[in-house]
Amino acid sequence: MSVIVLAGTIGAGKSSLTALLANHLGSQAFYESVEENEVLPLFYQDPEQYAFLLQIYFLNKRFANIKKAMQEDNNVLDRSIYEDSLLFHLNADLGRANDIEVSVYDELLHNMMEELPYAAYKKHPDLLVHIKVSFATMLERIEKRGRPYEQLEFDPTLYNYYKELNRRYDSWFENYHHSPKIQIDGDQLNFVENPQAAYQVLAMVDKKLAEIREG
Ligand SMILES: Nc1ncnc2c1ncn2[C@@H]1O[C@H](COP(=O)(O)OP(=O)(O)OP(=O)(O)O)[C@@H](O)[C@H]1O
Ligand SMILES: Nc1nc(=O)c2ncn([C@H]3C[C@H](O)[C@@H](CO)O3)c2[nH]1
Repeated sequence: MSVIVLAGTIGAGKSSLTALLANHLGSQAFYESVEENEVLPLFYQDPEQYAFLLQIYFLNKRFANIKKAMQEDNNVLDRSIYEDSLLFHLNADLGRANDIEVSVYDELLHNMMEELPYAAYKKHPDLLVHIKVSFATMLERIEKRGRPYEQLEFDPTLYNYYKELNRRYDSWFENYHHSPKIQIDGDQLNFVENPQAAYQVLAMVDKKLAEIREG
């Protein structure tokens, strides 16, 4: 039973590649809760007030998605549970969560990770696919997608938030060792509009999955 997770900063292309990959593998895509997420706009309006609540919201939804995704082979998850912690710790470092909230979150996450139902013998995904994008591309994509509360006009301090998040993703990916991993160059490969680039990305994932299956 294999589960594939997508990773990457805001606007990297995770949802787009999740759809492409699930379609290619004939499996189901599991997306992050965004449209129906009532906490997300509140967080962008007032991060100090809502960082902790948003984190609990995402953790709960992520766990529910993982449980569902595990029921069939090759399902694809849009963002890993590990990145939630990366985002929360960035927010905590910016003073948007206090020490008690951080330790409650870290302990809850640890506790939930122990219960992850990937399989009786396996607590991690089979493959993590990281889409790396430059800061300039990240800003372009966020603008292109156009969620109002994510725009720099909505809050100019988002510029530094996005810059630091993108920077932290590099070392996060280097230090990620829970499963096999590959990196896709999201600046160069326009897998959304260019079928050749999409073919290239899917071939990379197929090759890695074949390697994993051969052991
Ligand atoms: N490789 C790519 N080339 C060109 N455009 C892309 C690429 N990947 C994504 N996009 C575009 O960038 C925007 C953001 O993509 P997407 O919603 O898939 O990102 P995401 O990583 O899921 O973001 P978030 O974490 O914020 O939900 C969309 O408008 C999408 O069409
Ligand atoms: N603070 C915070 N913690 C998370 O765990 C988290 N996961 C996603 N997001 C935000 C990023 C995009 O705006 C939007 C879609 O990815 O939701 C998060 N924000």
